[in-house]
Amino acid sequence: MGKYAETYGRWRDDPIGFWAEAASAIEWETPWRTAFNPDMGVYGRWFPGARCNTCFNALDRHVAEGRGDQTAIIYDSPVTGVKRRISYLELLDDVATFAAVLADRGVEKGDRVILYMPMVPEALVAMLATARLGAVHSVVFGGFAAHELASRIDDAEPKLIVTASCGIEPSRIVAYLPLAAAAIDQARHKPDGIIVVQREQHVADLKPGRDHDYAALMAAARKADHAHECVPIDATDPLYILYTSGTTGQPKGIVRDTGGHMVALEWSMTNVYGVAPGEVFWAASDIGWVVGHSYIVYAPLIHGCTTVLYEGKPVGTPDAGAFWRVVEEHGVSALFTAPTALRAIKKEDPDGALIENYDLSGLRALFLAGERADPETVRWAEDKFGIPVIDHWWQTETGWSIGANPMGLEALPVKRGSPTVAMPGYDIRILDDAGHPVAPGKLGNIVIKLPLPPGCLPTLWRNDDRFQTSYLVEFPGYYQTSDAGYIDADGYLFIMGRTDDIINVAGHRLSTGGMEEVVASHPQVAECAVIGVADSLKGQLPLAFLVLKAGAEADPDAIEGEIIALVRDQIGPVAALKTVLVVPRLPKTRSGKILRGTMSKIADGESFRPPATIDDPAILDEIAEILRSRVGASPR
Ligand SMILES: CCC(=O)SCCNC(=O)CCNC(=O)[C@H](O)C(C)(C)COP(=O)(O)OP(=O)(O)OC[C@H]1O[C@@H](n2cnc3c(N)ncnc32)[C@H](O)[C@@H]1OP(=O)(O)O
Repeated sequence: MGKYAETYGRWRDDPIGFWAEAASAIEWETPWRTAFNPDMGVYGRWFPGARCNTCFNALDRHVAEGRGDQTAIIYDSPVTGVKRRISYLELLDDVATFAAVLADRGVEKGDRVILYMPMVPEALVAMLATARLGAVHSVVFGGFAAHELASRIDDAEPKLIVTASCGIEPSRIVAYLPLAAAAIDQARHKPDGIIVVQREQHVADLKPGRDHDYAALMAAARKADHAHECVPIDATDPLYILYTSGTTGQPKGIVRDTGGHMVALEWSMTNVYGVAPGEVFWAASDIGWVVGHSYIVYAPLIHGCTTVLYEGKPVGTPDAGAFWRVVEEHGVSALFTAPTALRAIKKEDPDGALIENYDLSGLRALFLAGERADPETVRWAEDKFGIPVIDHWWQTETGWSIGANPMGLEALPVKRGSPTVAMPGYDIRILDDAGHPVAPGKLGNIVIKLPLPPGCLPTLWRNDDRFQTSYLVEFPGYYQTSDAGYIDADGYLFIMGRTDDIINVAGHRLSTGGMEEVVASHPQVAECAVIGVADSLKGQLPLAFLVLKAGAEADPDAIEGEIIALVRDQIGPVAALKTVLVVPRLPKTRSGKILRGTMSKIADGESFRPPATIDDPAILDEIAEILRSRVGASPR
């Protein structure tokens, strides 16, 4: 029996014992009463009774055990030309000092702190300092606009916001403070203040009374020899809230607990990624996404690795060899990125000429997640690097892999297009819409039998009801992933798409429902539909159809431009809505349901059969003709 089958079998035979054993890799202040209590929380809670601190496990214990001089963070920023190595000891000093700064401003255990930050070391310092106090951080991706930030402020009700004067995109400087200030203006909840990391590329004007300079606060705390120790909290207490797109414009606040999260991430570093403490691990993502939380910050540090914080892009900073330069220069052992990044590199450097310029002999494996890894991209990478290219599947909700090829346990044969097999902790089933299991190879709803393993969300922030209705109600006894797929006869998983209206644009999970709410707010729009269409670079792109109000006099071209600007202004550049089409009417069923799925198929050039309940099939021809003439899509 292989190591994977033996390990998965061991978990199946004794799930609680399995995770209790894994938990011995974490340092606990007080041990748990029982590793899992099925009667706590919505579906049970991991490690109740235990007390611990994530920052302690990520920093203090490593310094105590002699890792103080090891580099914790390599900050590599091609957009500013800065490279910096920060040791575990230096990071601990910064974090303990900033924790004191936060505590001085009233942040205590359980309080929320929102971070709206670019990819700078201070962002990690702020995350870890918040965790040190037993407070709860909520990082908001910098590509979101003020309105999105405002909705998160109202839900999380933070005591403070930490931001920077600017983020740096290759084509422009993004001033963050005005966005944070606008968000506070829009929000009902008013945080006590904003701490601002000033960057020389754009120095922000600070508003007295509201804004505080990060460097000045740190210097004052240092001068007063002010540092804060770790505050032990319950393993079941929240470490962070991370908002993710739901089916409406109101994002879902995914809660991450403290103890189970550490256990799962630590297990994954050894068994999924096969990296050892002291090695360099690089997740080329953003701290605003769950990949950034789990694999830029917490997992590598808890495991005693060196993590790379890269402030740049796969192409254009300066070229498509940027990733390989970082791998060589910093001795990266394992790289984790999104398929869209590889597609961008492949587009610029299809023959891999730039790859030849670098010594990548230290790189053992390339991990892909964030969207489906298309077999063509996987094949290209395998060919160019000659190392395992490992697709793995997980979600913001789970925080770590549901399905993977566990490189640390055993490298299973790769089937391109499959993220391989279920990880211990996940009993994955494929069910039809009525909840019945389907045969191997047959497409269905991917669900996970409850309870979820350590690390997965216990609930949504202050919203058990929405957690139930979003994930647990449709298939009783199971967590509904809202992904569709199948398991083949060898037990390999295949993830084929979403079952809801979430689309995946460049590895960013976006709600078409949320975009429709913004489009519909335009005064000239009578109704609208936003769909995802296939894109060879970004995976999917949003496309909006709109019907103008009767008598609307404005020029349709002008309205299309206004809608693009409105979505960018309300949701942010990350929404990437670039195509808006005014149509005379939308195709619907007789009961009035807009046929978004059918429109997506037309736009993607896929064959389709109009539903029997369609009200007027001629509208599909109109849509097809508009798509053909405006974006070149041709239905089959
Ligand atoms: C497994 C669990 C998960 O799925 S967690 C999610 C995993 N996903 C990822 O890690 C994301 C992977 N994608 C990426 O890293 C980027 O899309 C890559 C591939 C690097 C391309 O970046 P880029 O060229 O900026 O394109 P994009 O589509 O991401 O950006 C669209 C517009 O948004 C902007 N943007 C992006 N980031 C920021 C930011 N931090 N602050 C401000 N603006 C940002 C971009 O500049 C771009 O704007 P524009 O439309 O070109 O003007």
